[in-house]
Amino acid sequence: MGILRKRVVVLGGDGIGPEVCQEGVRVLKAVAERFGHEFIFDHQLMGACAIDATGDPLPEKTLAACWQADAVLLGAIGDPKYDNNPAAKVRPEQGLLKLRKSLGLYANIRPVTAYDRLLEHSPLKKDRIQGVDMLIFRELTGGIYFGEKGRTGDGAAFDQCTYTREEIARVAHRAFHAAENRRQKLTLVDKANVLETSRLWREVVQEIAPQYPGVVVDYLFVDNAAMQLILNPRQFDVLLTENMFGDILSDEASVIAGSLGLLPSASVGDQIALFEPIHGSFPQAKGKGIANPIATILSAAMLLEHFGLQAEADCVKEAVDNALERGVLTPELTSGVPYTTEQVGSFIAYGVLDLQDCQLHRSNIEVGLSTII
Ligand SMILES: NC(=O)C1=CN([C@@H]2O[C@H](COP(=O)(O)OP(=O)(O)OC[C@H]3O[C@@H](n4cnc5c(N)ncnc54)[C@H](O)[C@@H]3O)[C@@H](O)[C@H]2O)C=CC1
Ligand SMILES: CC(C)CC(=O)C(=O)O
Ligand SMILES: [Mg+2]
Repeated sequence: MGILRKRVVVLGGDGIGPEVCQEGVRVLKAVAERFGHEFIFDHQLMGACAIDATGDPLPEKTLAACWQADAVLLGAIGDPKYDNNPAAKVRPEQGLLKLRKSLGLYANIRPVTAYDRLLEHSPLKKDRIQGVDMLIFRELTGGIYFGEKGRTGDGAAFDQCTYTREEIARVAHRAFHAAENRRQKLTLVDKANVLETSRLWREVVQEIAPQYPGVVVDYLFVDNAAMQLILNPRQFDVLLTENMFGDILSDEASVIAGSLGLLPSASVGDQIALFEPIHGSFPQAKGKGIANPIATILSAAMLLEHFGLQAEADCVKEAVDNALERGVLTPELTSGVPYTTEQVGSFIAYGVLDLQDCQLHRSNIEVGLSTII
């Protein structure tokens, strides 16, 4: 792969979003420096910060910039002033959902890995989680999050869940394709014993399955799947599911890795792709330097893979592994003296630049912040 020039829109968002994004960008800048690429970063508003500035959680200017970009890197959105006010009509999450829908990002891919160095840290037993390596395919632009919602005259509320065959088929094809290139197993998670939409999911997946003869398909109801994920997570290779189930199960699966701050994701459609940690804006941590930036940095690695830069992505992943191995960890992952968000990001950026020798000293990391990247 030759030298690339790419435009990346950065949506820091709210809470810890801008802090973790800064580290994702730092690592991408290190990649550009090491491999000679040019990445142009265009920072735009989305979420509560956009409501504050413009009244709109997804301003037209932001959406237009995303369409102009080669990829989007997102931190997280959300603010307690909306979470704690159910009557608010304009909400940060509307911006995120509209962005996903507008950009056609129908497949959200969430890898879940058990890192050897962190096995002891997970509350789950080591012998259950060692070797876990699964991909969750979450449908991202349909289902109950996008259905008609409202209040009835008698004060009740409703949220409608709808799926079309096409919405199911396009994400299912991507999941089957991924399974073909992995351990050739696909598990569809649904609630087909109760929900009509889930029965449609099974129907469509059963129709598609013969096109992927090497892939073994099995089916789990979501309640059982929630249990199996912590009882025997190694059984999963590719897990395919609808929007809300995927949202919930992937947060649960992060306990296998050891922290929600470790899980990255790619949201892809037929035109553009967006990369974001699976976590939210963790508002309690804003400005404290305690947020784990690794989920965002690994999302940046997925962005590099999307650009076809596999060696560069591998370099980032190796630098992340090295940080974990050497105990360069944010507070939720250590009982020792933790590193800050910036220090972890800088350590990983140093790793990318192959400047490992001067890394471990906190003072060097801090010097590096101002001098190297
Ligand atoms: N994609 C997005 O932008 C998302 C936004 N949200 C929004 O985020 C706000 C907060 O929601 P919560 O339910 O509290 O979820 P959250 O994901 O922000 O935080 C839940 C818990 O996970 C841990 N955590 C999350 N990120 C971490 C990180 N980088 N490093 C270390 N630990 C981390 C913390 O213990 C935290 O209390 C809400 O406004 C919600 O709507 C929630 C999920 C996704
Ligand atoms: C606004 C929510 C749907 C965001 C979320 O929880 C997620 O995408 O994981
Ligand atoms: Mg979520």
